[in-house]
Order: sequence, then C-alpha cells, then structure tokens
Amino acid sequence: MLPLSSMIQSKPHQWSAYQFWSIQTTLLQLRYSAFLTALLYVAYAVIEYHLHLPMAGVRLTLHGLIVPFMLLFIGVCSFYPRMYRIIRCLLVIAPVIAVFCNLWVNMGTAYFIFFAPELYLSIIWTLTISGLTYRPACLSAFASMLIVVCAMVVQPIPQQFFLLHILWLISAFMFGLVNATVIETIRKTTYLQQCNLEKSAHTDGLTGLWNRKKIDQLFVDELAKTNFLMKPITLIMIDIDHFKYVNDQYGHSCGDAVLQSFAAVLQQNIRQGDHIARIGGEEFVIVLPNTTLSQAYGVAQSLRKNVAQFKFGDQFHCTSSFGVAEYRLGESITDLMKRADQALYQAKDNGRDRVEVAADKANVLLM
Ligand SMILES: Nc1nc2c(ncn2[C@@H]2O[C@H](COP(=O)(O)OP(=O)(O)OP(=O)(O)O)[C@@H](O)[C@H]2O)c(=O)[nH]1
Repeated sequence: MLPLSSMIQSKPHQWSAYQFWSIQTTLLQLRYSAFLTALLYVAYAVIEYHLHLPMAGVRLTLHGLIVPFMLLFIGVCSFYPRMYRIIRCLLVIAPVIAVFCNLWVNMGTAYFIFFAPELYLSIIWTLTISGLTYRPACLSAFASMLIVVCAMVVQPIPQQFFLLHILWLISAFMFGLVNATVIETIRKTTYLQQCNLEKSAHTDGLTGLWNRKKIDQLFVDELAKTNFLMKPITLIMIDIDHFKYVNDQYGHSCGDAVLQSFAAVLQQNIRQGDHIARIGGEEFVIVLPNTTLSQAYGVAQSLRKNVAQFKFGDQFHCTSSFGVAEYRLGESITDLMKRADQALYQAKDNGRDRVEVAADKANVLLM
C-alpha cells in the first residue's frame, strides 16, 4: 500500500485541496494555542519581574510585550485565512526567537537550570501545540534545537548536567516529533476518508458516474455561472432501448456489464465540462453548459450513433433513445428534466433509437 503522503501527492489537484482543507482545520487550533500561550507569557513575565533578576527590563520587554504581542497578532490573523502564509512564517520564527532570548538572558548564570524547561517546552509546543503543519513545525523545532546546542558549545554548562540537559532536549524533540507524525497521519487519513465518503455519496456504485443528488447540485452550480454569463444550458435524457430484454435474455449480471459499458461509451464521447449521471435503472442524464439546443441535438445524435455501433460484450448491439431540452429562465432542474423526459418518451413512441427535442422554439430551430 502507498504511504498516505504519496497517495495525496500523486494527484496534484488533490494535494492542493488537502493543503486547503488542512489550513481550515488547523486555523482554530492555531488561534487557541496562540491566545493561551500569549496569556502564559504575560504570567511568566510577571513572575520573572518579581524575582529581581538581572536584565529585568529586557526580560519584561521580551516576555511581557514582544512575544505576547506576536502571539496575539497571530491569533487575530487566524480569523483571516488569506493571511495564512504570514501566520505560518511568524509561528515558525516565534519559538526560535523565544529560545534564543531565553539563552541570551540565562546562559552561563546560576539559575539557567530554572529556565531550561522553557526550552524543552518550546520544542514540544512547536511540534504539537502550535497548529503548524508537519514540515514547518519540524523546521522550527530543529532550528531551536540547533541554537540550544550551539549555545552549549559557546558557553558550556557544568559537566555533570551536560548529559542530563542533552537527554531532556532530545527527549522533547523526539516526543514532539512522534506526536507531530501521528497528528499529520491522522489528518491525512481523515482527509482521504472524507474524500472517499464524499465520492461514494455522490457516485453511482455500478457505473462510477455521478448520481441524481450530485447532478442536481452540479446543475445548480452551472446555472449560477450560466445566468451570470447569459449563456445557454441544455440537458439530455437517455434511456437504453428494450433493456429488460437484455436482462431476460443474458441475465442480470450481463445487464450490469451493459450498463457499465454504456456509461463508458457516453462518458468517452462528451466534452470535459459536461456532467453525466445515472439517475435510474437504465436512465442517464447529461448536463451541457454553454450549449444551445441545436448543439445539444448534435451531441445526442453522435452519442446515439456511438452507442448503436458499440458491440456490448462482443456479442450484441443495443440502441438508445434521447430527449433534449434547453433551460428556460426560472425553471427548476425537475421541470427541465420533466420536459427532457417527455421528449425521451416521444423518441420511444416514435420507434426508439432516436433523438427528440422538447417542444417549443426548438422544433422550429431544428426542422
Ligand atoms: N442489470 C440491471 N438491470 C436493471 C438495473 N436497474 C434496472 N434494471 C432493469 O432495467 C429494466 C428496465 O425495463 P423497462 O423499464 O421495461 O424498459 P426497457 O425494457 O428498456 O424498455 P424501453 O425503455 O421501453 O425501451 C428492468 O428489467 C429492470 O429490472 C440494474 O442496475 N442492473
């Protein structure tokens, strides 16, 4: 089985959709963690101030103003998803700055040990709490680790504590990394499951075409564009002729195979922007945006010929009947389908293997 990331990355469209979905889900986490952390830093600054430590002014400015302000800014920006890039940059930089400042004011002093937990916590926070996605979180945590190690080279801590400090540091990074990996895996699995659920809720299990619910939705979407651009939109209803005979003669499973091949023939012969669905047993519908009635009539005729020429299961031919209708302003998809259906029944009545157009101006146009 492919790893989750390659499953997502193998489809560039799905990858960018995943990133978009991921941002939506992390924004809330990011907001709460930013506000809470800002609050904790203010408390930190107050406690530190009362300890009367050297560089008190620097500490107060850093922990009471700069870091909380940065976090509050991130929290507020999280209400505006288009600022995500800025938020992400700040979130990557903020913990590194916090670690750097901690080392700057405490390294080499006797109370360094009391401030070291902030370093470990900062690494875990970056990897698991911040709301950053996997890669930027790892980058930021690794940068923090590197700064701590470099600081220990420049200003060595007592030999007996060195190993202990390294142990806590690596532990913080490793636990954070494990958690970040788990979070990322859960996120990707959830996304893929959601995609699969959405797909199965909208597709016909036998043919893989859209189902009635989805075609209704696609029609409404196309209608919004069509109305805006004042373009025509047409609908074709299709029904396989004497399909009951196929089932009776060759069996139900052969009937299923015919439905699948029939769907494939239709799908291969429509344009990319057209939408096709199976809406009943052997009934199909195609929505054709930006298509006039006469153009749709031409499409239906060409589909009819393609179907008639196709040899199903290398054994027999099938014919099909078509009803075409153009959308009228203010009409619902149900009404449009009803008119296309009437044209389809007309095609059946007139001997099958035919295309008929819904009444009114269309007939004049095509005669
Ligand atoms: N194999 C198979 N058969 C189906 C499926 N859904 C519906 N049917 C069958 O499709 C047949 C439709 O028969 P009718 O509605 O009488 O239509 P027809 O025989 O195609 O006749 P006309 O439409 O009048 O040309 C019935 O026998 C249904 O059992 C399906 O998913 N698989």
